[in-house]
Amino acid sequence: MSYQFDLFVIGAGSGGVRASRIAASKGYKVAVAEGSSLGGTCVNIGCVPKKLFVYGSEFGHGVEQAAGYGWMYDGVSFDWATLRDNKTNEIARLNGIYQMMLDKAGVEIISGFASFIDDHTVSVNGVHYTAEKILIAVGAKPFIPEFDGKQWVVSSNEMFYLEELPKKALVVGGGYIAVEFAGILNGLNVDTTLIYRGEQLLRGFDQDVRDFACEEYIKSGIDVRLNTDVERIELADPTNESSHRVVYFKDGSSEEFGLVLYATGRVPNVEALALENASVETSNSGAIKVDHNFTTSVPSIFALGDVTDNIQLTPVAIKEAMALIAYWFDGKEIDFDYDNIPTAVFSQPSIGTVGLTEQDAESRGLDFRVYQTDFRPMKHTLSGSTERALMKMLVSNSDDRVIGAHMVGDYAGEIIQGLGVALKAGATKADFDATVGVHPTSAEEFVTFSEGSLKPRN
Ligand SMILES: Cc1cc2nc3c(=O)[nH]c(=O)nc-3n(C[C@H](O)[C@H](O)[C@H](O)COP(=O)(O)OP(=O)(O)OC[C@H]3O[C@@H](n4cnc5c(N)ncnc54)[C@H](O)[C@@H]3O)c2cc1C
Ligand SMILES: NC(=O)c1ccc[n+]([C@@H]2O[C@H](COP(=O)([O-])OP(=O)(O)OC[C@H]3O[C@@H](n4cnc5c(N)ncnc54)[C@H](O)[C@@H]3O)[C@@H](O)[C@H]2O)c1
Repeated sequence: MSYQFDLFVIGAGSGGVRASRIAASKGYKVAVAEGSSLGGTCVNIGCVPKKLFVYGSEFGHGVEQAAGYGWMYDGVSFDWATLRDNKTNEIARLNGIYQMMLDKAGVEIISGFASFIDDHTVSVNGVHYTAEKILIAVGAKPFIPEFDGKQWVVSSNEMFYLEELPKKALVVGGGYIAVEFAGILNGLNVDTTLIYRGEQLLRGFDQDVRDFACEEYIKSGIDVRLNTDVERIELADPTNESSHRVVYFKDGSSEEFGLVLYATGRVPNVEALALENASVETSNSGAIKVDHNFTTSVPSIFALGDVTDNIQLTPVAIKEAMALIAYWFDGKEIDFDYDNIPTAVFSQPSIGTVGLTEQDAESRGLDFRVYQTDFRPMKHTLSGSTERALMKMLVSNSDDRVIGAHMVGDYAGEIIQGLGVALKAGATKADFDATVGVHPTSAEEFVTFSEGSLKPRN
């Protein structure tokens, strides 16, 4: 049986672009269908524009903190349209680079949403395409729970194109996106409230990190309210969809906000795919089930990235694509290692983490010790800010290996990348101790932990 393509990729996001580009450069005849903009979530409505907004909002705090260093700014103002539109222009530039890379590799780009006809055929805009292999890399989309007034809230998708910034905003959720956007809004001088239905923000992170970060968010000006949930939302003026949102909370109170952002998780983006036509199996959450070789229940169909049940991060989707390429072209069985994946939360202050949390290590019954410190970073000795940084390291008692490193503070994402290499390489506490610090930095704390920093544990 001959097919039009060796590989048809559905979705030109982080995973799909990498897989199609490399497969084409290795000799496959490849097509990629994209229903929206090249580059996917990360480039268009995720990591990249989010980080630009984080940079933009940090200047807000920077202006306040600069006074202690002798800088006086009179009549400082912020123009949202400038930040938003400069960001949009930069994203358009990146879209062009993606287009160029795919063209150069010889990948055929098909604009439109793809759906399955059978195990080897997809349809885009009514045109059928056949391929020996089909890769599903369609990512995820925001999940917003059902409640009265759901239509009056926005998701992270809309945050990148707001006509105007509100004076007062409510962010609902306790994960990455909620704390990152609460920090962005707060830094841009929006009166920001962050509510979370549970006991503490950032479930899954180390408990000390969660508690410390939450305290810092409050100090930075965010009104954090835990154990709080929304019952319903109404318009302040029922005849005007742009009017304030009146939020009725479950405790019976109510309050008006100019904007309500729901950041309550993301779900696999499978609706448009007509998976039933190819009998591709999904889990209860809608995620596409794959085996260790990213193969679905159908041998000719593969899936990776956010549409599967694995960790939702861009570098993970990209590495999964590279592993799949090695499987196809070199016959290497995939043994993807999801341990020790470093990650950062670009809140203000930021969080960097790699390896086990103290709670993970306890639940695994490990014998380990914890070094921990928190301090005022040097920058804030003159800035007037009361911001503090936290550093924490877990060491296995049996072999002295560092099994977890966590930080809350400036540049945490930058610092944790290097520690990720150390943990991957199996570095011991003795290796950290033998490393000369970079002075004066916060990062040097990781190589100077002494007995005095041991955390008492029961
Ligand atoms: C606000 C936000 C901030 C984030 N920040 C970070 C960060 O700082 N660091 C990080 O590592 N990760 C971050 N992420 C997560 C990261 O964006 C994702 O993990 C990553 O994009 C997943 O890549 P993917 O290839 O699986 O899917 P995506 O990048 O989502 O790409 C999927 C593509 O498929 C297209 N598509 C969907 N259905 C179809 C169809 N039927 N036919 C054709 N095309 C289709 C979509 O339009 C999309 O372009 C963030 C996510 C969000 C939402
Ligand atoms: N810096 C980064 O690397 C970065 C940034 C953004 C997103 N991401 C990735 O994208 C994923 C999705 O981010 P996210 O923040 O949407 O999801 P998340 O899973 O991190 O957080 C979702 C939050 O919403 C809460 N929630 C869920 N249902 C709810 C409900 N019905 N009512 C109230 N709260 C509810 C959850 O308890 C959780 O706190 C992340 O897990 C992460 O992998 C990464």
